[in-house]
Amino acid sequence: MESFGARLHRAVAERGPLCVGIDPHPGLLARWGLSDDVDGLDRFARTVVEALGDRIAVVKPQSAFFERFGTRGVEILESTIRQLRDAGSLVLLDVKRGDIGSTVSAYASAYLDPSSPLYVDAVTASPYLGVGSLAPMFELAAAHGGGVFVLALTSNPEGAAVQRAVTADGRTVAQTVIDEISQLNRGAEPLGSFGLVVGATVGDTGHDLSTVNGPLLAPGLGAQGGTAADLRTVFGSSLPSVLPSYSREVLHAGPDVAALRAAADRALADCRAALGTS
Ligand SMILES: O=c1ccn([C@@H]2O[C@H](COP(=O)(O)O)[C@@H](O)[C@H]2O)c(=O)[nH]1
Repeated sequence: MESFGARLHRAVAERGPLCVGIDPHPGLLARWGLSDDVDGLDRFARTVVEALGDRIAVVKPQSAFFERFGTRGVEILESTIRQLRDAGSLVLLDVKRGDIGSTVSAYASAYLDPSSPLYVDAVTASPYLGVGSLAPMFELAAAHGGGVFVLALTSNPEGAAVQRAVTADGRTVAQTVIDEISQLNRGAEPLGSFGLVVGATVGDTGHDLSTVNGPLLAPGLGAQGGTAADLRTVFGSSLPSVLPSYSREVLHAGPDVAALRAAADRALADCRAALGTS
């Protein structure tokens, strides 16, 4: 199968550099006039798919907001993933998994094996048991054209204490993650399949992203205070690899489908201008 990096590169060329999250917060369900239960969850997710599935490059369901409803919430997540795929967007499941390698193998099967009901194009992963412990995810992703986005410099203020801590060799924890992902993507064309998560809120941290050769997912835009203009400061010369990601900023416009589309169009225009791709 074609690699995730190649599929993402094409999707961004066709639809533009934008990821929109499906984050059905209780407050958003209420704002949309929906009940805080599985029926409300289902209606919310279907509306986002209808509005954006056929026009946004990447849609990112946040697993936590589905899991909080138990089995029936996960069934709706499975159905949402299928609907998004049918509509033509790439599905990045934000699930931030990580564990010892033998358990990561099971997570890899759950999300990156095409026979799984939760199979998606890519997942987010946490490297804090060591980037090497994620190897089963990298291997299954490579075998089936999937992608993995590893946390490097997250958008929340608490992340810096861990991620910018300096290791024995003088690099920060984040730089070791960046360097290991860079190795995995070496020589990949047009883009590697292994990405990093770097928040739009982190400012100029001095980390070297120039060797990554993979996608840089940038959450933190909108509701967390990051702006498209901040992307230049955070990413510098790596801007062409950035995939900006918005959730609440766009979702606030719902439940009207046309209003959701207009909000996504505005976000995309801002990002194109900031990335220099307009
Ligand atoms: O560093 C990170 C990694 C992931 N996220 C996730 O992205 C969305 C952000 O939602 P907004 O409504 O746009 O703030 C959410 O699902 C987070 O879990 C992140 O924010 N930062």
